[in-house]
Amino acid sequence: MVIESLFYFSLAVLQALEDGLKKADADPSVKAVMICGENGKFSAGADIRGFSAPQSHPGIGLAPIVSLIESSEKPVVAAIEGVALGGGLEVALGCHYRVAHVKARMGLPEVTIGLLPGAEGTQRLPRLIGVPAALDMITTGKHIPATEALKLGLVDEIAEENTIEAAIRLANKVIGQPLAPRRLSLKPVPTLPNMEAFLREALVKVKKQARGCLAPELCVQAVRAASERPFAEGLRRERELFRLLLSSGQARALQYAFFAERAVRRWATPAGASWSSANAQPVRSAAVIGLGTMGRGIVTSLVKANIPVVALEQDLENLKKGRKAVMLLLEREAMKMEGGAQRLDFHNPARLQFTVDFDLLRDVDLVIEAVFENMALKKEIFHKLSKICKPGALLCTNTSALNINEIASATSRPQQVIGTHFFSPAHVMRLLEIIYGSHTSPSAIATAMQLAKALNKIGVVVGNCFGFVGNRMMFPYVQQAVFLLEEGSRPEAVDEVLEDFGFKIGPFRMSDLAGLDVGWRSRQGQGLTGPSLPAGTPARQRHGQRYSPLPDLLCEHGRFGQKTGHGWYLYEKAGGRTATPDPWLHNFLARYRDTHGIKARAIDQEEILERCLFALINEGFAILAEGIASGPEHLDVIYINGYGWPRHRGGPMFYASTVGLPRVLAKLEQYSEVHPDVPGLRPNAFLRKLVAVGSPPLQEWMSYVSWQSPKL
Ligand SMILES: CC(C)(COP(=O)(O)OP(=O)(O)OC[C@H]1O[C@@H](n2cnc3c(N)ncnc32)[C@H](O)[C@@H]1OP(=O)(O)O)[C@@H](O)C(=O)NCCC(=O)NCCSC(=O)CC(=O)CCCCCCCCCCCCC(=O)O
Ligand SMILES: NC(=O)C1=CN([C@@H]2O[C@H](COP(=O)(O)OP(=O)(O)OC[C@H]3O[C@@H](n4cnc5c(N)ncnc54)[C@H](O)[C@@H]3O)[C@@H](O)[C@H]2O)C=CC1
Repeated sequence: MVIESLFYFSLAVLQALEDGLKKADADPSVKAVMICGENGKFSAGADIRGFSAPQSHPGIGLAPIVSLIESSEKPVVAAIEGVALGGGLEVALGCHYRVAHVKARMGLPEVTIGLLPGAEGTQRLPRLIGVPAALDMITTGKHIPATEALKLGLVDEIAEENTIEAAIRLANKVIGQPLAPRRLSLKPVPTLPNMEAFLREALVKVKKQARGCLAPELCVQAVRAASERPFAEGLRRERELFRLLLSSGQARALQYAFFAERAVRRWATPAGASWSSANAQPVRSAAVIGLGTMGRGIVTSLVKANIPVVALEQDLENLKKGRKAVMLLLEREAMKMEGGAQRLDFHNPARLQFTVDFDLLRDVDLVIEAVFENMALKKEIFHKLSKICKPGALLCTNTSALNINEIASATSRPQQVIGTHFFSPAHVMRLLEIIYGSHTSPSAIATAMQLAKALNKIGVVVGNCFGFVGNRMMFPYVQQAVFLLEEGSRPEAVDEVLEDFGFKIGPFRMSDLAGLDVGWRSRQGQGLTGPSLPAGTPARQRHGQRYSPLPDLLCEHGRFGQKTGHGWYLYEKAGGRTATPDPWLHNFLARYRDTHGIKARAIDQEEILERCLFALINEGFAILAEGIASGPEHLDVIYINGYGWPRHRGGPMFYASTVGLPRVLAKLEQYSEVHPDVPGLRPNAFLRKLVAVGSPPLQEWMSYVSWQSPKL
C-alpha cells in the first residue's frame, strides 16, 4: 500500500496518514506500506505558522502518528525525495526502513526556529546514528545530503533514479522479516566510553555559540535524556523541553525571522516597481574594480557562483597584492567544497582574469566598483565605465554610505547604476543591501536581486539616503556608545552589555576590527573634523548638536584599532585579535572628562542597553516613515544578516514590538529630556503615531505611513 503526504503537515495530512495506516494494518491483503511525498518532496515538516497557535497545531498529533507507524505489524518504508525536514524526518524515523533519492536532503531544523524535534526525533535519532552525529544534526539544524545520510546509517538505501520503485522493491524484500530490530524506540542508544564528558563539552560548546539562544542548549538536554533514560521517560523530557521553548518568546522571534527573510524577496519600491514589472537581465560575466578588503571577497563570491570575473586594480603593485589575496581566499574556499579547486576552476583565465586595463571591461554584463570611499574617485570611475562598458551593463557601487544619485550623475546611463552594499568579509556575509537611486530602472533592481540569489546572499532592496538602512541605523547606536564613555562608562562595559544581549561583537570591538580610520576619513570628508573644520568650532558640538571628538582623538594618537595594535582596546601586536582593556585609554578618558568638565557617573546596564538600542530603533522608525524601506522586516533582515543582531531576538524592529512601543517611546522621551542636544534620542514622529493609534502589530505598521515624500 502507498500513502502519500503533502509538503507540510496539516491536520488533514495527519488524518490521512492515520487512516491509511489503520486501513493497511486491518487489510490482510496489504503486506507492506510505503510512505512518500507529493511532487517529488517528502515533507518540510509542520507548518511553521501554526506554532503561534500551539493548541490547534497539527504537530500535536504528529508524535502519535510516528508511534503508530513504528508499531505497525507490516513493514513501513519511507521513500524520501526532495526534503525530509523536521516532522518530515521524524515520520521517516518512525518507519522501519528509509530509502532516499541521491539528491534528497534531510535534517531536523527545529533549532533554527527556536524549537526542538518534538515528535520524538530527539529520542529516535540518537538510537539510530549515535549521540555525536545526532547531536550535531539536532543542535545545528543542518540539512545533510543523502550520501552523508547513508554513511551515518540514517537511510538504508540510496536510489539514483526512481525512489518510489526502489522503496517498493525494498518493502517486498523485507516482508516477513522481524520488525522489532527495526523499531528505533526499542533500540538502546549506542554508548560512548566518555558519554558524560562528551555531553558536558557539547553543552559548553553550544552555549558559547548560542549567545543566549535557548534552543541549542535544550536540544542537548533532550539528547542527554535519550542517553540516560528509557524511551518513554525520554519522550516526557522532550515534550517538557519543547513546551518550554514554545513559550520562551525566542521561538516566535526566530520564526518571524524565517518568514521575514522570505518576505524581503518580494521587493517593491514606493514608485510601484516590483518583480511583476521588472525583468532581471542575465549576468554571464562580471568585473570588480578595487581588490582591497571588499573587492577580494566580492571576486571570491562571484567565482564561487560560477560567474567569470575580470578583477581590476589601479596599478601593478596593488594588482599583485590583490591577486595574491584573492587566490588565497579561493584556495581556502575550494578546500571546503566538494570538487575543490577543479570545480571552481579559478586558475583558468577565462574564469578569472586580473588586469589594470579598463578596456577589458568592455563586454562584461555587470561591474562592481569597490574602490576607496571617496566621491570624487567613484565619480571618475563611473564616468569611465559609462564610456567603456557595453550599453546594457549594470554598474554597481559598493559604497557604504555615499549618494547613489551623485555617483550615477557621472554616467550617461543613471538607470543602470545601483548600489550593491556587501558586508565584510564579502564572501562570507549573507547580506546584500541593494540601493536604488532616483533613476535606477526596475530591471536593474531585479538584476541585482537575481545576482544576490546567485551569490547565495539575501538581497534587501532599500532607498537612497546617507548610510542607507544598515549604516544609517548604526550611526546613532555607535554615537550613544561613545557618549556613554564620555559620561563615565568604559568600552569593555558597553561591549559586555551588548554582547550579553546577544550581539556577536560590541560596538567598540567592532570599531577596532573595522578600523577607526574608516569613520575618521568619512567625518573628515563631511567636515566634522580635520583641517576643514572652521576655527572656533566647540570641541563637543557640531551644527548645534552634541558631538564627541573621542574617536577622532584616538585616530590622532595613531590608534586605529586591531591594525595598529591599539584602539578602544589594547592588542598583543599590530594585527592582533585579542582585545584587553587598556589602562592608557582609561587614563585618557579621565583626562578628557577633566578637560571638558564632565563629572563621571556610574552608568547601569539598563541605560547602556536602552540608549544604544532605542537610538538605533528610533532611526529605524524614521527610515520606515521616509519610505526608505518597504517594511520593518527589511530592517530586521538587514540587522540579523549584516550586523550580528541576535537572531533569537528577531531584529531591532521586532524587538521593539516585543518590548512594547509605549515603553520604547517613554524611555526615549526620558533620555531625550536629559540630552536635549542629541537628536537621535528624540522620539520619531512615526513611533509617536504608532503609539497614538494603540501600538498595532508590526505587520500593520506600514499602513500608518503617509507616503508624502518617499526619498528615492
Ligand atoms: C523546505 C525548504 C528547504 C524549501 O526551500 P526553498 O525551496 O528555498 O523554498 P522557500 O522559499 O524556503 O519555501 C517556499 C515557501 O514555503 C514556505 N515554507 C517552507 N517550509 C515551510 C514550513 N515548514 N511551514 C510553513 N511554510 C513553509 C516558505 O515560507 C515559502 O513561502 P513564502 O514565505 O510565502 O515565500 C525551506 O523552506 C525550509 O527549510 N523550510 C523550513 C523547514 C523546517 O524548518 N521544518 C521544520 C518545521 S517544525 C517541525 O516540523 C516540527 C514538528 O513537526 C514537530 C512538532 C512537534 C510538536 C510537538 C507538539 C507539542 C505541542 C505542545 C503543545 C503546547 C500546548 C500545551 O501546552 O499543551
Ligand atoms: N571595509 C568594509 O568593511 C566595507 C567597505 N565598504 C566600501 O567598499 C569600498 C571599498 O572598501 P575597502 O575594500 O574596505 O577599501 P580598501 O582600501 O581595502 O580597498 C580599496 C581598493 O581600491 C583600489 N583602488 C583605488 N583606486 C582605484 C582605481 N582608480 N582603480 C582601481 N582600483 C582602485 C585600491 O588600490 C584598493 O586596493 C568603499 O567604498 C567602502 O566604503 C562597504 C562595506 C564594508
